[in-house]
Amino acid sequence: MAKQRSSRKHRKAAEQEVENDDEVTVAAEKEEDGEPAAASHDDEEADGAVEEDVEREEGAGGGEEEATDAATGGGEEGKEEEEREVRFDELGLDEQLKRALRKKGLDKATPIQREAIPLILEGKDVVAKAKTGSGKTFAYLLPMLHELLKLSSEGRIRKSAPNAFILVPTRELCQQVHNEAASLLEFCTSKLRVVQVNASMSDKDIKVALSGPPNILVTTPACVAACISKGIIRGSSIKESLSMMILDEADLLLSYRCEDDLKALVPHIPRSCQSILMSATSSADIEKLTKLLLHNPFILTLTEVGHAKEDVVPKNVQQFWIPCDAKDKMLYILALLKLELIQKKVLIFVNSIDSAFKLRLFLEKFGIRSSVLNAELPQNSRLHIIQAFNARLFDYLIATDDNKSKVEMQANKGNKKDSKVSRKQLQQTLDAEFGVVRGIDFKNVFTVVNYDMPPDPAGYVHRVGRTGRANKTGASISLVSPEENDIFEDIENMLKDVEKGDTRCISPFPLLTKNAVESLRYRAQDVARSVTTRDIKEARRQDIKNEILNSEKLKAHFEENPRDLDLLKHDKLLSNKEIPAHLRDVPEYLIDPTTKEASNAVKLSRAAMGIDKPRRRKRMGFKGGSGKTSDPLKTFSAEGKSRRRGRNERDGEQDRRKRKKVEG
Ligand SMILES: Nc1ncnc2c1ncn2[C@@H]1O[C@H](COP(=O)(O)OP(=O)(O)OP(=O)(O)O)[C@@H](O)[C@H]1O
Repeated sequence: MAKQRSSRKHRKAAEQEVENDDEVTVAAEKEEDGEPAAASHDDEEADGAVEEDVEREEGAGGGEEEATDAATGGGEEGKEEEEREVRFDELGLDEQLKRALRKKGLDKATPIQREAIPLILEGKDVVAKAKTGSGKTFAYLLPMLHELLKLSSEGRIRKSAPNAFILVPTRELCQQVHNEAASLLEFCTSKLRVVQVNASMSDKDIKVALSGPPNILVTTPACVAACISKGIIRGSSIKESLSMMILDEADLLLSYRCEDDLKALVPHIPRSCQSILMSATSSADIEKLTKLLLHNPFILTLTEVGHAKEDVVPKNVQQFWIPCDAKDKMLYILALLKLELIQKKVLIFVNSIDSAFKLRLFLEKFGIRSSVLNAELPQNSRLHIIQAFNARLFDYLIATDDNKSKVEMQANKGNKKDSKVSRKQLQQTLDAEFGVVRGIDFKNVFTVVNYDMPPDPAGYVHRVGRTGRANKTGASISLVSPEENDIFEDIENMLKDVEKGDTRCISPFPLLTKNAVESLRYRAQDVARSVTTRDIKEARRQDIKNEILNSEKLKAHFEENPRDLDLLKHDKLLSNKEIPAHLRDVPEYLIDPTTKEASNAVKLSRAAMGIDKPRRRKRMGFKGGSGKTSDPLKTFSAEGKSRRRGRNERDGEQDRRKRKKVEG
């Protein structure tokens, strides 16, 4: 497949040779158009090209296989090579980048990096699909920087507009990708400049950022479209300068209503521009975008590289579920956190901002501090909350999903007329470019809790993908109410389909007994009742107020002191009432011996993994190094040692059947 394609670099060279001669350029393009594999933004032609790829992907052996064979030389030899670990040094990258990677302590390429980097270096358009946390950012940043460093050393950088666009769906991602690129360039002697601009910036600030212009622009499709329509970036300059365009988290771009913005950009993209599309999940949107923006691309799917069965959710993430009534969810989460049955740091997903604050207030009454991340907060605060959580200044973060589904869900309620009003109102209060789940590289999150189930299986994959990043260990726990049974089944079916297995991928959570839950029921119910709608409204208002006040202070402060994290305590108490001792500490008599054992096992494993502070490790009897101990989630059974996993799974199944019957 790869061999059939004309290399973009050759076309680029040809274009450069004829660029001053319009007549010849037109002739050259016409000639190209006649080629079977020619690039074109014309829909019909693009359709044909993509269909060819899809067919190949679906044909015997699948496109992934072909993609991998082409990348590695093909056949059995190729497969052996796929399994070999590849060091960055072997990928033909610029010396400056190799040095930067060494300084960052990165040595071996991840599978997506190993496969995508050579293809991108060859100048091909690539659609790459690989699971969350698999290192997709460096998979495109490294070859992109390599190419720009090369152009720069040869004095061929064009300076009327940025040479590369990286388009991402959210502002949080703009910042994150910008930081990743800047951290690599920091170690390069050639001075390439990367900037990020987003819709929250004033036109003046955007103009200042884009003056020069920078070599790489990280932004959202909406922002780049606005820059073009306002004349901040001229379309003709893009045509002259742009040599690479990346669409990261491409599976999400269209759901952030970026289609029109991307369409507005298409006419300005030069034919020679190499385009790369990265995504964690497959969807019809990916195909749509591919047709819109890419030229006869190479499809690289890393879920099945080399025939190896690999999971859409990283293998290193253990997935669990707990069946419970919707009204008992606060009780269950209290039991998990208060009885220390799950490892910190914990990211808890809820489906609405009110639920997030209700949960925060509820947990706060038991002395468990958390912070809420949501679309209402100013952008600075959101960035700082993520930064503080990553720096382990607090352990529990409650996050609302991306606002799209919320806007949709809430706007669809009620009649049509009302829905228009509420959609407008919602969009005024919520930041349309907010997306906490998708693509954010939360550092060292051990447990992801689905307090509310996500609206669809792709949402589940993205949420759970916030743990187990870069091959670290992680766990996810989904609290599933009977009303959420259908979506839970959809998720399980999707996991089974993708992984082509028959076994269930999500096991019942083994460490929480009914006794443990019941021991906290009355306290939990009392406290839950005491959190009123008014409290929630007030807490929400107070939080925004605090964050807005902080936001400007934080911005100024961090410009001067980028490493100072003291101001970032986002888990401050919302209520000023003292927490009663009987709620802060669970009395010993309430904790049954099995739960105590489970909790100790979790603590022990935490200490052994080196997650705890040194003093605690010492207190628990560990000396130096990060020792290893067996994982309580694998070895412990709340029901006794002899009846472990099988029993639990059976119970889960029975439980579910029972509930189905009740529903039926
Ligand atoms: N070769 C490598 N070796 C070790 N760690 C790596 C390597 N490449 C990337 N990482 C780290 O892995 C983590 C996840 O990378 P990244 O954010 O690029 O994943 P992703 O595939 O884009 O995930 P998502 O789909 O969720 O956005 C980051 O913390 C990154 O620094």
